[in-house]
Formats: sequence, C-alpha cells, structure tokens
Amino acid sequence: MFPAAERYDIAVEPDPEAVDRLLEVTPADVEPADALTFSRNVFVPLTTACRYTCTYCTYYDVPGEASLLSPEEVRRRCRVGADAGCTEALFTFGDAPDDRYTAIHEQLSEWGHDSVLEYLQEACSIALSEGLLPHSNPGDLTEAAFERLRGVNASMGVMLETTADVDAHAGGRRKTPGQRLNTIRAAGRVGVPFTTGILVGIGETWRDRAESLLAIRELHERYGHVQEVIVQNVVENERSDFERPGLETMRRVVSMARAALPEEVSIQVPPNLSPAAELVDCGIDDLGGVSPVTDDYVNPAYEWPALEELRAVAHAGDMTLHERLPVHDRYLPDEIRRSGAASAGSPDDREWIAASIRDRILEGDVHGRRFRGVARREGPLEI
Ligand SMILES: O=c1nc2n(C[C@H](O)[C@H](O)[C@H](O)CO)c3cc(O)ccc3cc-2c(=O)[nH]1
Ligand SMILES: C[C@H]1O[C@@H](n2cnc3c(N)ncnc32)[C@H](O)[C@@H]1O
Ligand code: MET
Ligand code: SF4
Repeated sequence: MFPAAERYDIAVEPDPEAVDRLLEVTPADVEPADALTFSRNVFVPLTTACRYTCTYCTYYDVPGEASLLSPEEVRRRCRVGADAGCTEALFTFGDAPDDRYTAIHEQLSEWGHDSVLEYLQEACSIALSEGLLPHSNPGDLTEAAFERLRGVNASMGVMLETTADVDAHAGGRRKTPGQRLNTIRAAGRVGVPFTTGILVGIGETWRDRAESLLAIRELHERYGHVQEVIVQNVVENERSDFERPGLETMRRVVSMARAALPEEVSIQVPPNLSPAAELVDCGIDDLGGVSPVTDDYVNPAYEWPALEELRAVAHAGDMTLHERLPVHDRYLPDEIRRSGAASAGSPDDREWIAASIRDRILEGDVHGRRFRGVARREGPLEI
C-alpha cells in the first residue's frame, strides 16, 4: 500500500540577498556550455485522469472520459519505442487519479493493484523487460513511494513549477508549492537521480522565479540528487489563455537558472516548446526527452523536432550533440559511465541506481532481448 502524499510543509527558505543577486543576472553573465544532450524516449501516458485541474493543462480528462492504459498496451508501446532505438520509457500522467475516480480505482483492483503507483511499478517492469529504462513523473510522492519506485526507475522527476501560490493551480484540490518541495526533498532523502524545473508564465513574478530556482538549489545542496532543471515556458492551448513568454523573458530566466544552479546540474529547455536555438548562449546543455515515436501528450499540438533540427540547435551554439540515457551520466557507476560525456564527478559514493537497473544497463540484455538503446553503443555518442 502506498501512503498518501504528505501535506503542505515548506522545506526551504531562500535567502533574500541571493534572490536580489539572481534578479540582476543577464545572458552576458553566463558561460555557454560546449555540449548539448538529449534522451530518446517513448512517452507512455498511463492515465489521463488527475486529481488536480491546473488551468494551463490540456492533459487531464474530465470525469467519465479518463481511462488507463492496459498492461498489454503499455508493452506494445514500449516495444515500438525500443524498436525505434529509444532508451527511455517516460511515465508521466495525472496526479493520484485513483484518489479521485472510483472507476480508475475499480479498474486497478481488477488488474490486481490497490493504487496507481503500484500499477506504475508493474508498468516500469514491463518497460525494463522490453529493454527500456523508465523515467517516471507521477506527480507528488512520499519517501515510501520513492523507495519502492527506485527499484524499477533509472531516474524520476517532478516539476516544482513555482514556489508561489498562483491562481493557475486552481480547484478544490490544488497543487501546492510545499507539497512539490516535499516531493523533491523525499526524492533526495531516498537518493533518486531527479529531474525538476520551473514553469514560466503561469502568473509568477520575477522574484518568484528566482526563489523557485534557489529552492531547487538548496535541495540539491542537501542531497546532491538534482540531475537537471527544466526551464519550461507555458504554451497556449485550447483550454487556457496563458501567453507564451517572449524570447527576452526566456533568455533571462534561462540565464538565471544557469547562474542559480551548480555547474554539474544540467539546464534543459524542451525543444518543442522553446526557441532552443536562441537560448544556446544562455547556459542550456540539455534538450530533455525527445521522441521519434510518440507525441508530447502534455502539449500534443507541439511536435518534436527531428534529429536534424537538434543538430541545428547544437550548431547555433557551436556545441556538440550527444545522446544520453534518462539518468545522467554522473549518477552511473564508473564501469558503465560513458567516457567523453561532459560530467563532473559522481555526487558521492552512494549507489544512485538500483542494482537491478545497473545490471540491466551493464549486461545490455533483458530477458534474452538485447538492450537496443544507446547504453550498448561503444564510446562517446557524438551525433
Ligand atoms: O522529470 C520530468 N521529466 C519530464 N520529461 C522527461 C524529460 O524531458 C527527459 O526525458 C528527462 O530528461 C529524462 O531523460 C518530459 C519529456 C517529454 O517528452 C514531455 C514532457 C516531459 C515532462 C517531464 C516532467 O514533467 N518531469
Ligand atoms: C509535464 C509538465 O508539463 C507542464 N505543463 C502542463 N501543461 C503545460 C502547458 N500548457 N505548457 C507548458 N507546460 C505545461 C507541467 O509543469 C507538468 O509538470
Ligand atoms: N501530473 C503530474 C504533474 O503535474 C505529471 C505531469 S503533468 C501530465 O507533475
Ligand atoms: S499539470 Fe499534471 S497535475 Fe496539473 S492538471 Fe495537468 S496532469 Fe494534473
């Protein structure tokens, strides 16, 4: 049984002087990176049901329409991804859908699960058996949930979005910054390589952006687990009238992110939502998950760029382009770390990856099926 997420409890207090310093940062203050990475993924949206109703989101479905992918469907999609050379199975879906919808709960019971997180565990095992490395973002989680899910995930994530209380997190049950911070802290305590980030343009101020970035830094300083910070701009869609932040805003906020986080933490912009080629001099070094086979189900109107376009982004910044696994190189044990990838040392001597996941990457052989992703290719993956 997975316990329900903890309630509001602010974990960090950003220093006001550090916030002021960050507010002065411009693109001229940051050192551009010399390499750009991305991960080839297949997006597996387990369910469109969600307990929240964020006003910028088109992902969640209204009651009655929300459903779950079956285990057979999960396997089918993973196989398509593995055949296309993906290494990552991305499990991102609505927060605690079973908590809100009895129909979802009943379906899960029929399949022998008492919660969506228990089902996620099975889905991750399916992905592993198809030769993929799971990266799950199921929303807010407790330490107990991370303990269980780390055994079947290479890395995990949740977007902080913002430390501010914004109207965009609407509804009777709403996302709260405290709970998101708790989730990031819980991942740190358990030692899960973690992706987080901020969402730009949902009603937050510049000060809120600086505070959010410093909150992430603080949690990374405590636990060393933040592998990358996504600077994601909100995009227009049919449900909301949020305006996409302009280029100058994005240039400044990406530079702030670079300045706020230590060098070993990657700064990512999603290349289907952001003008990545115009942000290469602001400190980005990662383009996140890009899929050759699935839509970005969170923002389906925004198509993934082809490899050729990723090359053009790298070219614009005079950078090399490398494919990576969902988990960043520095969290891998020495024997499977790729030489040549830009990375500082391992955060500490801890085992960041569960032994079962490490062995799968190492052996490249899952239930007799060759691991078809990049993990088995030799040498640095310059593209
Ligand atoms: O940890 C997360 N990773 C997210 N990822 C994954 C992320 O971009 C990368 O795949 C990670 O860098 C892991 O490799 C997404 C990938 C997509 O294709 C589309 C949307 C997302 C959203 C998230 C997210 O909210 N949190
Ligand atoms: C997967 C992540 O995508 C973000 N997300 C949800 N809706 C939108 C949107 N319209 N534009 C940009 N990002 C969005 C949320 O922060 C979520 O955590
Ligand atoms: N519902 C989760 C969140 O908002 C997962 C991503 S949105 C589809 O963090
Ligand atoms: S962003 Fe995530 S939590 Fe918010 S409504 Fe969409 S699916 Fe739910």
